[in-house]
Amino acid sequence: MASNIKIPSTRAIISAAASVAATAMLIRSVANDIIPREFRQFFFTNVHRLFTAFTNEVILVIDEFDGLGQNQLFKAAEVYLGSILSPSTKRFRATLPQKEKKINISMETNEELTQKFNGFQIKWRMACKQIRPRYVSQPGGYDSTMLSKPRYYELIFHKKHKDKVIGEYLPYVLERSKAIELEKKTLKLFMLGNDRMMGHRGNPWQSVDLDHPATFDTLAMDTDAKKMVIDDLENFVRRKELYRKAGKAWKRGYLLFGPPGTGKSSLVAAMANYLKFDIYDLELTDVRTNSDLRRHLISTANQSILLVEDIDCSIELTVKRPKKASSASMFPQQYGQENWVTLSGLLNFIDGLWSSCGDERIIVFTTNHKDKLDPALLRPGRMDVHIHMSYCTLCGFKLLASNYLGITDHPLFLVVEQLMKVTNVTPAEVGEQLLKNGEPEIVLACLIEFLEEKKKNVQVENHRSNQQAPKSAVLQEPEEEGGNEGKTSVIGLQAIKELVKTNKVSPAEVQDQVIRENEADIILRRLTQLLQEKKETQVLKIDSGSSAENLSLT
Ligand SMILES: Nc1ncnc2c1ncn2[C@@H]1O[C@H](COP(=O)(O)OP(=O)(O)OP(=O)(O)O)[C@@H](O)[C@H]1O
Repeated sequence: MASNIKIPSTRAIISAAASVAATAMLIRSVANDIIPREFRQFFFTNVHRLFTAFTNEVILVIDEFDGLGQNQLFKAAEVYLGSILSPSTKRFRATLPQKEKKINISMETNEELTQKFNGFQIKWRMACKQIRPRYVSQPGGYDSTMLSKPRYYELIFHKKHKDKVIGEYLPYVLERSKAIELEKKTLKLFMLGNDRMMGHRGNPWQSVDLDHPATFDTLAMDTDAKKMVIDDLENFVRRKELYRKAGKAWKRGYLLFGPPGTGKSSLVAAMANYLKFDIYDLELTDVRTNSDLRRHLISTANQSILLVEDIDCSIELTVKRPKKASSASMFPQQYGQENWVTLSGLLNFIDGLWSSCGDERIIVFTTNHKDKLDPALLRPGRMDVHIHMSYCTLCGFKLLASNYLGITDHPLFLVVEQLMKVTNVTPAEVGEQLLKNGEPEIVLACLIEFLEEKKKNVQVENHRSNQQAPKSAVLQEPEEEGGNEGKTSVIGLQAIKELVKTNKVSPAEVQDQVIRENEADIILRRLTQLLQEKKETQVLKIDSGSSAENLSLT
């Protein structure tokens, strides 16, 4: 049986829908024109209120702006939500701010995100306010329309959790956003710019991005010393209140000393990367006067490291400044010799009023010659922590091998260890060798060859200096080369000669000692021991008739 119900055609459906939409738009635009905006807003707000009166949800609004300034809470929410956007988020916003390297991800308007916190549910919604366009008068008669669409977040939750959201959740969002910002921070290295020479009153510091790869994990350093530095830094940054209570400026001074290539600069970079502090690299020889120094230091920011490298050379150079008279002569009265940066000027700034003009300041001096420094510079309060960067130890070598070669153990490590005990080699030198191309065996063999060569050179050097030593030389005490505790010393050949002269010893006895060992150090040690034993026996026998002139030690 045929039905008499007529099914409308597709064309009829589309044209009906189009005419409904057109009518709706017409009504909307007429309503927008006729009904005042305030009334519309009042109407919609009340309708919304009517609906929400029947629910238990409350909405906390976080506006983008607070008056003319930005609302910190909005910024924090933006950063925090950017870090927890789920894969299901359909639209999000990506920005790359000027001079930044990392892309910022944030929530897009009309998107929602639900999250659980301490057992209750919270919903975030990003929305945008429609603000009436403003006409702005531009110079030259070009008027333009300023469109403003301030954004805001809605935080939606059950009303019984209101206190928890305000007292716990929002502080948590603030804290997390701070940590995320810190992680993303691009560190800067500041140096004194050239325009300060022309007397510019602006900021004398110019910056570049600091992208130094050194961290405490890559630093070859005694494990205990490394831990001590990390603990000290952590204590420093969390003790703001203690410093305040004790009436001390919140600053800490570190003196890094040791031979070149032992990682002083790398340690400073590791400290900056660890704390996320910028570095101000102050070249003291570039600063003309104490008042210039004060000006430069005042314009450094908080949470930064002030670095003065090779402090011994800087202070020495300031004493010799008259040699640089060409630039000084341009400003004879202003930059008279008495106005150069002085040690006392520097000390004044380290613990004078400047140091209390900021928070969380770290001052680092480095030197290859600690003994050359004025004791006034070293006292606690100025340089609170002294860190000795020593030659490479086995522990340091293992860390470098792990970082450079990706191995933690190897039979050749034993040979390297033996050689490092008798050779002063810096981590920089070891790193240079480990950078070579090839299998770990080949690279380690190259390192061993390098250490052997170095050892030979040291022996030749010692031999030469012993020959130049005065005749009256006696057995040398173990030498602490460059403060490298525990390294084997070389016993002076001259001292052995002296002992030979007063003792009866035959060339055969000497030969016997020589063929027993390959290592020059050990041979010399054994000879010394033998000769000393002989001398003691002679004293006992009161036998002084022998001569050893026929023995020649070269
Ligand atoms: N302790 C170390 N751990 C890891 N690498 C190191 C270490 N010491 C030096 N190096 C390597 O050697 C290079 C030079 O080291 P660095 O400039 O830090 O030494 P330095 O003691 O500051 O030398 P200088 O006194 O000449 O300024 C670094 O880039 C790094 O690759």
